[in-house]
Amino acid sequence: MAGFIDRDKALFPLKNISSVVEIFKNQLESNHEPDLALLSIIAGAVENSLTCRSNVSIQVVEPKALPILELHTIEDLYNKFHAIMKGAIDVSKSENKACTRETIKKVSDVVWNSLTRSYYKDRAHLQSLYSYLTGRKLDCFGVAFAVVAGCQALGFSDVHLALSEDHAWVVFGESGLETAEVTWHGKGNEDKRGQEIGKGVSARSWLYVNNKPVVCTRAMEVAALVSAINPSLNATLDACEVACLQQELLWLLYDLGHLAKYPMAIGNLGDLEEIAPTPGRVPCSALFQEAILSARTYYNNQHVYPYTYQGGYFYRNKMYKEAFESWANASDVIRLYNYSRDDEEIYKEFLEIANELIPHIMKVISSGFSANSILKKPECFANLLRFYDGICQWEQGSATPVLHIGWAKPLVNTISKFDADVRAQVNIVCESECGSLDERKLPRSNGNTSCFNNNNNYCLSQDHSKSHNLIDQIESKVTKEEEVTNL
Ligand SMILES: CC1(C)CN=C(N2CCN(c3ncnc4sc(CC(F)F)cc34)CC2)S1
Repeated sequence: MAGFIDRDKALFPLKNISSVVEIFKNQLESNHEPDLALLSIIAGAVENSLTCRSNVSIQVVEPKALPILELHTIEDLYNKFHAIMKGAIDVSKSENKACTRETIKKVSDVVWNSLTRSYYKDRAHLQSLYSYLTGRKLDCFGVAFAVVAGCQALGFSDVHLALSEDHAWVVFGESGLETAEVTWHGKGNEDKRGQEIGKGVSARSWLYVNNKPVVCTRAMEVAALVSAINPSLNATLDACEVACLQQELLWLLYDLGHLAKYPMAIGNLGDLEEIAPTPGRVPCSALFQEAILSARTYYNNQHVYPYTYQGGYFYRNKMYKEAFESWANASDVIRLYNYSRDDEEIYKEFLEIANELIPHIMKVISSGFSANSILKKPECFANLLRFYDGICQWEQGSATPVLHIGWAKPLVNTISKFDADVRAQVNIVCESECGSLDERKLPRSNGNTSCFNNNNNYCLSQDHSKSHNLIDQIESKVTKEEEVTNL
């Protein structure tokens, strides 16, 4: 590890965004691995100086200027982190050796036991080592990151961050195949720190992404800390300098190739580009597509968020037909999993799409009678069915139910907006007949998004008993209503 070298120290005091980007660039392009503790302290210090309470007054200063960051501020915190780690763990006998589970547990304990007794864990700005060293507070991701940074400071180059879409753990050992929990997850769950990753029922839960996590290199760990930068000043305002710094750092990492296997980081860059497009860069829509391609290429299409990044973009830009396709593709991913109590985050995501976003779309488009309305398009109806069908299949075989009556009303309301002649153009073909898809609950190898076989038949899921029944029920209910109205 290069550590805090003179070339970087010479850039202090940091007065603007470019000098912060310069330090990250030096660290990423040096022939040593980038120093996670140094970069996390710097990013956290910049974020803190621009977003925390004391700065709620919006100063108008020259563009991209930052409150001055002195060298001693960063150096003192950096030395404090090294002192904490080296004071607690003796590594004299493990020079150039792979780390052990026991040592990882010790590093996790050092971080864990030095945190403030009780604090609001979901608050913003608790992700960096700056927060840990000055406020003794970290969020769930921050603890995992601190353990990896601690192991790096102790000289272990085999300990790396592993990331699912809602959890973080570490991989280590000669093979890099050993895994260990190092932080907590969710509310009121006993932490499993020190244990191997999901051997039990949790193995099939979305939380562990069917053991297809993003396993980071040192540079991807830098991408994770940059992704975790939070520009929020409060619920409605962002500190634009922090958002601008995050965006420039993500482009730096993107150009160096370190986002290629990190779909969520590409998605984060897409969100920033949608708000403030960078001249000369690809459009945000291309980034959302790249994130999807990365998830299909490297993670066997087992990640949901790339499709909800894209669906959210289409929704915000009133591209509703495209949004239905993205959400149906997201649903095709979740159908492979068994819903478990640890999957609340993705449950909330699907609930918002089904019960807020889709009903809103139905409301705003049903007022218009234009011929090219999505209500006239069978592929929109088919994608909506695929969306609902995936959620039904997600529930099947799961210990915890997903659907409840609150889901049915918006669902029926949506389906019934499509006329019978449009619905009739979508043939619901059982997979076995159309012979396209494979075994129950196993990922589609080709990441094929469309569910139509050659004669535009819509293929429902393999184990479609429930969803077929549900959709049959809806169909029959809607038809009955039509019969009544046509009387
Ligand atoms: C389409 C969305 C709702 C928009 N933002 C989404 N995010 C998903 C989570 N985000 C992330 N972005 C980069 N890396 C990571 S690693 C991780 C799990 C945590 F426990 F470590 C989460 C996450 C960023 C924001 S999904």
